[in-house]
Amino acid sequence: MWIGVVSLFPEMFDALTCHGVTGRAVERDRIALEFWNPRDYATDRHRSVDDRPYGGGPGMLMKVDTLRSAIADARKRAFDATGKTPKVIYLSPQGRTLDQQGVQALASKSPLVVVAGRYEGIDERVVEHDIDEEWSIGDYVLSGGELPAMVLIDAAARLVPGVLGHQDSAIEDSFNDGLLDCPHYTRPEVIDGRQVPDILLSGNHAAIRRWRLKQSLGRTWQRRPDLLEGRTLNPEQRKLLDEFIEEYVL
Ligand SMILES: c1cc(-c2cnc[nH]2)ccn1
Repeated sequence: MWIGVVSLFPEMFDALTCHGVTGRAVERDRIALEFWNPRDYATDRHRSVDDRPYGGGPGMLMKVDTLRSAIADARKRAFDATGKTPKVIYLSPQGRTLDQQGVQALASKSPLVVVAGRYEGIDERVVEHDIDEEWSIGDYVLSGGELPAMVLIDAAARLVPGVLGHQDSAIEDSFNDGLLDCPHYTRPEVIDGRQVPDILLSGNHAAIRRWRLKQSLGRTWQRRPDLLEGRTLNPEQRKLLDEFIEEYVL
């Protein structure tokens, strides 16, 4: 998967390229991350990358010419590197809220160019002309689009074949189907009098699988019933959730 990033702070993305699953994926060329910094296109003495908003008011916007030049170069490189026209994504609170389905859609659209804004954002005409899709990671305002960009890239990278080991991808698959995760336990067996559920010590893997699925369904029902709306449960899932609800209300 090829991802171009337009950001004033490319060094922030070391968090992805130098660590963990994504760091290994970059090392193993499963994902390619390339960066374009609008500041590199600044021609004035102060290397300006921000500009005042028409209509006045507090704050600045990203300077149009340096931003558009960076996006244009990232687009060109995306095509040269992959032979495909990239989908250009802008991270902002005004975008569609990212969820796993959205991640799956974006992960299938390589190459991507991800634009991380700073200041109060970017000129609306740049959004209209240069951006294909606007995405949000939630209803809060951050200092910039870099952290949201890293969330998107991390989530998308995990879906690229070969990025997760077989075991991890099995874990992802089992819980990646839109349910909340079940509780997890590790040593010691007792913490402050709280014991590990006996089923997990039983060695009965079929029963353990059913218990985990039941907990996952039950937690989803309790904490995020919206995730179950419109969802058809298979007979096993229906039975396990009914059992959970019966035990819960007793
Ligand atoms: C995506 C972007 C942002 C954001 C970008 N710049 C300030 N906040 C917040 C949430 N999701």
